[in-house]
Amino acid sequence: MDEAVNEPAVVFEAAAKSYGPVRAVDGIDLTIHRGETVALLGRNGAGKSTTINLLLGLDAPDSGRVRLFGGTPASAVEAGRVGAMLQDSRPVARVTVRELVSFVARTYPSPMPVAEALELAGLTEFADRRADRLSGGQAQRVRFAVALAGNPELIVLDEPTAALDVEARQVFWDAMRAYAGRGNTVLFSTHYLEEADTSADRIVVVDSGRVLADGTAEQLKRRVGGTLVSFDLAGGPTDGLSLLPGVTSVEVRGDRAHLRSDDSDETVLALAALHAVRGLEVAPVSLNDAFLALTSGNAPFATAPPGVTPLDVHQTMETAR
Ligand SMILES: Nc1ncnc2c1ncn2[C@@H]1O[C@H](COP(=O)(O)OP(=O)(O)OP(=O)(O)O)[C@@H](O)[C@H]1O
Repeated sequence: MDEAVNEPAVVFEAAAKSYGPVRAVDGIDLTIHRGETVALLGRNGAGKSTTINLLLGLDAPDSGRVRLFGGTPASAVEAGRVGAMLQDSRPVARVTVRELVSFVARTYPSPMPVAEALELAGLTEFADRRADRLSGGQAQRVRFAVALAGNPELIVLDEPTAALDVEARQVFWDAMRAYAGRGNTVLFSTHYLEEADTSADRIVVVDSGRVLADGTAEQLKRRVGGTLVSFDLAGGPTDGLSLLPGVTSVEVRGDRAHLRSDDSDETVLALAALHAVRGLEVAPVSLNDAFLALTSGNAPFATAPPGVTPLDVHQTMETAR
């Protein structure tokens, strides 16, 4: 053993990376323990891919440092302890799925048996198909099998489901969870809150190259604060809403008021006393609300494929207003 067994899978210590004037990663401190599944969540240009490139040793930090399993990224990658699925990988022409995964497996010191990698990635039935003649979802699972080939303890996925439909995404996440369920560590980047919420133990929100928040989905929601209370103004006044008990913020959209409250019972009682209860709705803060509150005021997100909870342009603009 060249390092203590309990070394975390990933440690960033004040890591920074600039491209010219752009501080793509602006001093990130982050520890990921073995066995965790962590989502790196952020809008376009937040610094997710640069963070992943630093983690994999594809780029070196200008300052600070990155350690994997107590050593350098390069040594962890060479030893096959890290598998990666990056955004720009293309299928290889004229080889079968099994041939491709076998070829990659042979480049590692102690690879995963090929049949096992195919099984984990849900590809057993496609093993003899040509790797360049598959659907988008199947091709993505081939990339996953390739990432598994070295029998890694940590897998890093940069927006793994960006081009997939709802069903293909579910199949993909099932495969990923099977891998994580063996006690492995997963870090994936995404724009999609739904994926972060359902597939990660922990969410790290990045914006402008910094960690804005780090915790479970529940912790992020709590941090932003309590409950959303909304009702129809029906022409009523908006003055004074921010002074009602429990209310921490007020937003008026059209004829509807949206109050964030840390004591919804008191807020609702006060609204009732004002007869302002038309169309009253009380709902817990969603991860979407939490995300928008954490990152508001910056550039909007791209829209997402159908079936995904996107960090939608309109919602972002509305919240920033
Ligand atoms: N090779 C590069 N040269 C110049 N600028 C770069 C380079 N790579 C990234 N950047 C800039 O660094 C910032 C962070 O980019 P990065 O790709 O890390 O963000 P991201 O969160 O992965 O975005 P996306 O969700 O769009 O993939 C952006 O402003 C980007 O334009």
